[in-house]
Amino acid sequence: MRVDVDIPGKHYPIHLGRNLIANAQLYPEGARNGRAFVITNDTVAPLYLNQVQAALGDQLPVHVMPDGERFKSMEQLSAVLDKMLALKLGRDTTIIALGGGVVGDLAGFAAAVYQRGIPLVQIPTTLLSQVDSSVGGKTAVNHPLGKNMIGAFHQPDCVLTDLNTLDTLPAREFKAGVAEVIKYGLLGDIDFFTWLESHMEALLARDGETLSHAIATSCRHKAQVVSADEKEKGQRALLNLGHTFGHAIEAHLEYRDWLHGEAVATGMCMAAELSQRHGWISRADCQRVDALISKAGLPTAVPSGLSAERMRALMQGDKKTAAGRVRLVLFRALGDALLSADYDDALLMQTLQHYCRD
Ligand SMILES: NC(=O)c1ccc[n+]([C@@H]2O[C@H](COP(=O)([O-])OP(=O)(O)OC[C@H]3O[C@@H](n4cnc5c(N)ncnc54)[C@H](O)[C@@H]3O)[C@@H](O)[C@H]2O)c1
Ligand SMILES: O=C(O)C(=O)C[C@@H](O)[C@H](O)[C@H](O)COP(=O)(O)O
Ligand SMILES: [Zn+2]
Repeated sequence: MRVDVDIPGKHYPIHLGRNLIANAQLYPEGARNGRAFVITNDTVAPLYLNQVQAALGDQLPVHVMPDGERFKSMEQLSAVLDKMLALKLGRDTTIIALGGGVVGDLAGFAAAVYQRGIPLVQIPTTLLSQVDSSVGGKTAVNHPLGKNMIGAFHQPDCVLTDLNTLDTLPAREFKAGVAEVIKYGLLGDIDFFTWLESHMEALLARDGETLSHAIATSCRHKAQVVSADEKEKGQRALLNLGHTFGHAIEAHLEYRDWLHGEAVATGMCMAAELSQRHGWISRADCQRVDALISKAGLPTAVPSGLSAERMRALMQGDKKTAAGRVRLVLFRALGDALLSADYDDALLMQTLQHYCRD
């Protein structure tokens, strides 16, 4: 299966299927001719690097990062760039990002800045990276003061989404990806949300047909949104549903302990709660959001030790802030999200206090 991303000046395929990584024909010509540099991590390398080598040769230069969100950092980016320069890699080198969203975001940023920009292939190996981070060209590293604060838009030349990689993905990481799948239903496709309500057990059991449908539907949504608004001037901001709250949780935890998808899951519950407090959606709608997120085995409450005031301060640094005011993705209805600066500050504070009880 193939989904196309059609951005003005840049068209690329997302190949979806099995046994794709070792298929040399799917890589750009330069990479096939030995001009490639693989960035991966110490969990994924032992599992899948040999398949990239089967396609592109075992002499490929490789950088293996330590595993973890806290390594999506300027220090690790620097280490990657140092190595590329020491190897005297030219501008015709293709970076191959082999891993989850952490590897993909950092490798993508390296591709964006190395000699002002070089080609990139994304090989996403987590559910989250397959449905979200490998598509659309947002690349970044984190900063102690905020998530993804240093980055660039840099589109890949192709995405190889090999469903076989999910066979080794631990359950917790799989569920974190489900959060971003639920997001697509909530922000713009109530039928998909309803489908998820009745297929969540099958999805968590990784039933082949259910999984393919969830991934393909998510990729089509993401491809449609980024094709229409690559640089987040408008509708792309809706992909940030739950993220202003979620990123504050991640920054508070110093990018440890919680996975991105877990923070987004709680963030989506908070967005629903705030929308309900404005009277835009019903209490029953809120319960539906909480119920599906709980059914996916994802958190619906913030971690302990985060006060409402601290959370509000962390949210203030969000990239959607305009003229000093944080804009939030909220609900007109389930399946119909909007970006709004027109919320009541008192209701936001009440929502934060409701969630941050200590
Ligand atoms: N650029 C974007 O548009 C975008 C979108 C969503 C999320 N993100 C970013 O993505 C990151 C989260 O990505 P993630 O959830 O993939 O986390 P991750 O990259 O940390 O991967 C989760 C864990 O799974 C391991 N892993 C990866 N593939 C595996 C496999 N096939 N088998 C076994 N283990 C495997 C990883 O080593 C890691 O321990 C965050 O930094 C988030 O900000 C970016
Ligand atoms: O692709 C997008 O646009 C998204 O917002 C997808 C999000 O899931 C992702 O976590 C993204 O990195 C968040 O973007 P940011 O601009 O808020 O850092
Ligand atoms: Zn996200």
